[in-house]
Amino acid sequence: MSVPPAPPPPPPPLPPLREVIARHGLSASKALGQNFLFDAQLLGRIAAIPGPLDGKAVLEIGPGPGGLTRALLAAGARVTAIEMDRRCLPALDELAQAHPGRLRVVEGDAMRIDHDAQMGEPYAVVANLPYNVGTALLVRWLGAAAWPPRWRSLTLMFQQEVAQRIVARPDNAAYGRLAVLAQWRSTARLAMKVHRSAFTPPPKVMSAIVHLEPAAMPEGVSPRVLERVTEAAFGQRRKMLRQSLKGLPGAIEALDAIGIDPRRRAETLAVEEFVALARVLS
Ligand SMILES: C[S@@+](CC[C@H](N)C(=O)[O-])C[C@H]1O[C@@H](n2cnc3c(N)ncnc32)[C@H](O)[C@@H]1O
Repeated sequence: MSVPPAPPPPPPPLPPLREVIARHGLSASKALGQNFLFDAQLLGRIAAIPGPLDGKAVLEIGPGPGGLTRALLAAGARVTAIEMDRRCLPALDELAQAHPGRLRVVEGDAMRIDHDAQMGEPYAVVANLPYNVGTALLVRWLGAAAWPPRWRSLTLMFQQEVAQRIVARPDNAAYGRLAVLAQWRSTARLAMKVHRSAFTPPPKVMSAIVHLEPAAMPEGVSPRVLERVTEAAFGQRRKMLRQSLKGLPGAIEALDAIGIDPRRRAETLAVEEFVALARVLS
C-alpha cells in the first residue's frame, strides 16, 4: 500500500508589516500619496468586500508594502499588483515568495498600463490609492468602450467626500456628474467607512470604500452624448434645465418629448432621466 505524500509545509509566517517597512526603509512618501494600513483585521474586512476571492484574479493598484495584498492572498486570490514606488518592490518580492505563483508585481504607473492586457481574464479590482489617481482610474474604468467591461468589480478607497459623490442620489448636494457616470450602467454602494486614524500617517480627512459592479447597459444611449448632457446640466447646476441645456442642440425639445419639466434643475433628475434624455439625443 502506498503512503500518500505528506502535504508541503506551510510557508513561514511573514514578519509584521511595521518591521518590513522599517527593514526596507519605506518611509511614507507624501508625493506618492502614501498612507499605509497595518491593521490585519481591517484589511481582512476590506478584502472580503468583493465577495469570495478563492482562486479569483485580482488587480491591486498601489500595494505599497503589501498590507492589503496580504489580505487578498489570505483570501485565496491570484493577485497582480501594480506599484510605481520601486522602494516597495523588495518587500513585495518577499510576499511573492511566501505565496508561490499567486502574486505578480508589475512596476509602473497604473495610469499608463493596459489593465486588461496585464490580466488577460476577468478580474476584480481592489485598491487603496491616492485620491487624484483613484478618481482618474475610476473614470477610466467606468468609461470602458466595451460593456460589460473586463473588470467584474471595483473596490476602491476614496476620501469620504468623494465616495459620497460616487454613490449620491438626486436632491443631494453631492449628486453630480460622477454619480451619473458611476450609476448609469453600474451599481455603486458605500461599503465601509475608514477612520483616518487607521492609516500611517493619518490623512487629514476620513476615507470610505466604494464597491461598484457593472450592470446592464441601457440600450440606444451613446456614452459620449450622456457625458455631454451631464456636463452641460451640472456645469450650471443652480440653473433650470432650459437654461443649462440651451447650448445643446435638440435638448429642450428632448425634455419636452420625454415629459421632463424644463424648469427643473440638474440635481433633481434621476440617473434614469439623464439616460432617457441622452437616448433621445443619441
Ligand atoms: C495610500 S498608499 C496604500 C498602500 C497599501 N495598499 C496600503 O493599503 O497600505 C497608495 C499606494 O499607491 C502607490 N501609487 C501611487 N500612485 C500610483 C500609480 N499611479 N500607479 C501605481 N501605484 C501608485 C503608492 O506608491 C502607494 O504605495
